[in-house]
This record gives sequence, structure tokens and C-alpha cells, in this order.
Amino acid sequence: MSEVDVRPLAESEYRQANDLFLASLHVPERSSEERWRRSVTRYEPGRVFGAYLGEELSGTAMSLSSSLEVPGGAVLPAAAVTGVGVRADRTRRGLLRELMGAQLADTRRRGEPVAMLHASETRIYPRFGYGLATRAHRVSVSRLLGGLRDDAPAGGQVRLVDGPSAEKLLPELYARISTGRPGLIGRSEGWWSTRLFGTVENGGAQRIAVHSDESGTDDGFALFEPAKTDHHFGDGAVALHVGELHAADAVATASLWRFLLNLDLVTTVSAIDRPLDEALPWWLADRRGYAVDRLDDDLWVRLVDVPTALAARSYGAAEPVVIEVRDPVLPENAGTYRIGPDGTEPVDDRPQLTLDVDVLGSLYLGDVAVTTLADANRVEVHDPAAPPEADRLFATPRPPWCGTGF
Ligand SMILES: CC(=O)SCCNC(=O)CCNC(=O)[C@H](O)C(C)(C)COP(=O)(O)OP(=O)(O)OC[C@H]1O[C@@H](n2cnc3c(N)ncnc32)[C@H](O)[C@@H]1OP(=O)(O)O
Repeated sequence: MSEVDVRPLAESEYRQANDLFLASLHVPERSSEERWRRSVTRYEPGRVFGAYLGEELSGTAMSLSSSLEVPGGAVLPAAAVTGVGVRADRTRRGLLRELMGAQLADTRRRGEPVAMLHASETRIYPRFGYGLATRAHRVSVSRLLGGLRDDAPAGGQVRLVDGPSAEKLLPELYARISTGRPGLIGRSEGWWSTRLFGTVENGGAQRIAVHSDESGTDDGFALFEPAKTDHHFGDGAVALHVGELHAADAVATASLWRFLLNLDLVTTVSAIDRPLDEALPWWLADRRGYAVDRLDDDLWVRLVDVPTALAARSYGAAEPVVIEVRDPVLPENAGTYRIGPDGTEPVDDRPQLTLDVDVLGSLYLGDVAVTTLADANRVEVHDPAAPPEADRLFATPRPPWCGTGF
């Protein structure tokens, strides 16, 4: 639509863009001054786009500087896309399409081979090349059925820290321990400032537990708060909600869960964004106290520079496979690639498999098998020998996991 003008916003326009985004999500109130002072630190010059119809800001999209760990342990610069919204009276006129086009071009210019996001609705982003790449569990644990088994990993100590201490501790701690799994992403300073708002200001409802190992080195943390605040003394029923729990190893993870499940008066602990392979049910005295309440889609990945992204990850032992990638939004990405245990290269060979770039995004971190996507008619199979080989190439030892909202 030619009447749509997309351009980077000036700092003076960030707040208007934020209000537009919140209204598009039906958030009832504008952000308070207090919260905005923190939220604005997430905005990076040049990364905030506005879509204008005439002189009116009518849509917006932004990204944060981030990074993505890929199979094999390489960490790629990545654009963490967020703040996407179009005014309710201006939707379905192509504003998002224009915003996405400008943002993807900007991401390529910055040399970031990957863009990623969390989607409000699953049908919006595949058309722009994003594929669902990691999933996460929402879980709840009943404390009434007992805590952890005696033989669950244990060691070190858990302490509560206040908001100002957390602001100093957590960014370094997260960066140090959050490695070794595809899907983990980098968190900017502005991200942390916004995340800890509820700890430092806003009544401080959010609490923080930090685990340190036997030598006294911090190696894990959990952010949690009461799920509801209207309980009365004597109710004997407090539900806790864990917003995140990141730890370096099984001892630190189990110790933080033990701490949460041993808190007096608490009957239920629920948590979001948990990895699919977390050992928690195996640590519990009675695993029927554990429930997966929901399987959420987590990180969506868009390969913005396909050859660079393909070359950055490692592959499992299998026969090489020739894959044709289609990318109508970024045609420079389209091509045919031989992918094998020793790496990838563009080739002119006849493809054994053909797929769209969003499907490649879903395969990229190892969350889903090629065979499954072939069964779903999302991968065209020209050679029936190829899917099982491609399964082995793309598989990862552990399921990918992000665990960071943005
Ligand atoms: C990463 C994040 O921030 S997630 C948050 C996303 N924001 C929201 O969900 C807030 C509420 N929704 C909105 O603000 C808007 O409806 C948006 C941003 C989702 C879409 O903006 P629009 O300007 O209406 O999209 P646009 O007109 O460019 O549509 C492009 C295409 O996507 C399709 N589309 C747009 N929104 C949706 C949707 N919610 N579900 C399915 N298809 C959609 C359109 O039909 C169109 O398809 P076409 O190319 O086949 O014609």
C-alpha cells in the first residue's frame, strides 16, 4: 500500500509507539511514569519503526539487540523482535507487512543472520518467514503431595536477595550460566531493567532466590511471586508463581525447586517457560503432584541470512542431504544447499527436499523432526531416503529452550 510510510522513530516518539502497542494488546492503562522510565531503556535508536498513514503513527515494531545459541554452541547476533502493534482502526491495510519488510531489511543490514520473536497469535508470522523453533511447559506442583525425593540432587545454599542487589547480580549470572543449549538468548541491559521493575518498584511483589554452589559461587536464580495477593491470614493456601528459573546444572536447579516447594504456607507452585526435558517430575517424592498445564509455543525463529545461519550450527552424523529453500519475502535467501556432518554449502544439485524458510526456522534448533514436517506436508520429499538422514542431521541431544520473554 503506497500510502503507508515506514520509518525509524525518533526517541521523542517511543512513548507514543509504546502506548500504541499496549492499546493493540488491549492493555487497559498506559504505562506509569515509573514503569516507562525503565521500559524506555529497551528502545535502541534505529531499531524502532513506525508506520504512518499520512501524518498519523498507526503501527509500530521494534527489536532489541540480542543473540541466539545454535546447535553446536555457536552464538549468533540476533534481532529480538517485539512491540508489534497496529491501531485497531488501521488493521488489514498492509501496515504490518510494510513494518516487517523494513525490519527484516534492517536486520540484514546489521549483519544479524537471525530474527526471533514470541507470537501473540500463531497465524501472523509464518508468512514473514518465522517458524516455531522452541516450545516450553507451563507446570504446577502440589506441595501437599510432598517435596523432593531424598536422592534428588542437593548441595550449596539458597538465599533471598533484594531488588537493587538483583540488578547487580542477575545480568552477569544469567550470561555466565545460560549456555550449552540451543535456543538460549542474550538479554540486553534494558531488558533486565524492565524485567526487574516489579522487584525494585511497584511494591516489590516479585522475589528473587539465588543459589550458590559449595564453593560459594552463584549458579542459579528464580524469580517468583504470590499468584494472588488477596489471601487472608489463616487461609493456609498460598499459590506461588515462578516467572523464571535459570540454573547452571541439576544441583542448582533441584535446590531452587526444593527451596520453592519448602516455603511455609505454600500449597501450589506454578511455573511458566520450563524446558520440555526438565527432570522435576523425577525429583518429586510423588510425581502425581506434578502436572503439565500447557505446552506453549516459545521462540519463533526467522533465518534472515540462510547460508550464514546454516553454516553456524553443527549437524549430526548422517549422509548429506540437498535441500531447496524458498523465501518469497527475502528472495536473496532462496537457494539449494548441501547439508552434511562436515558443514553446508550452496550447490546446483537437484534437491532431495524442498521447504519454505519458516519451516527451516522450525527445524533450525532441533525442536521437530523433518519426518514429522514431511508428514504434515510442510516438507516436499523428492527422495524418500532423505527425511531420515535429515532427521539425524538436525537432531540435537537436548530439546532447544529459550525461557526468556521479550
Ligand atoms: C512480536 C510481537 O510483538 S507479537 C504482538 C503482535 N501484536 C498483536 O497481536 C496486537 C493486535 N494485532 C495487531 O496489532 C495487528 O492485527 C497485527 C500487527 C497482528 C497485524 O497488523 P495488520 O496491519 O493488520 O497486518 P497486515 O494488514 O499487514 O496483514 C498482512 C497479512 O497478515 C494477515 N494477518 C494479519 N494479522 C493476522 C492475524 N491476527 N491472524 C491471521 N492473519 C493475519 C493479513 O490477513 C495479511 O494477509 P495477506 O498478506 O494474505 O493479505
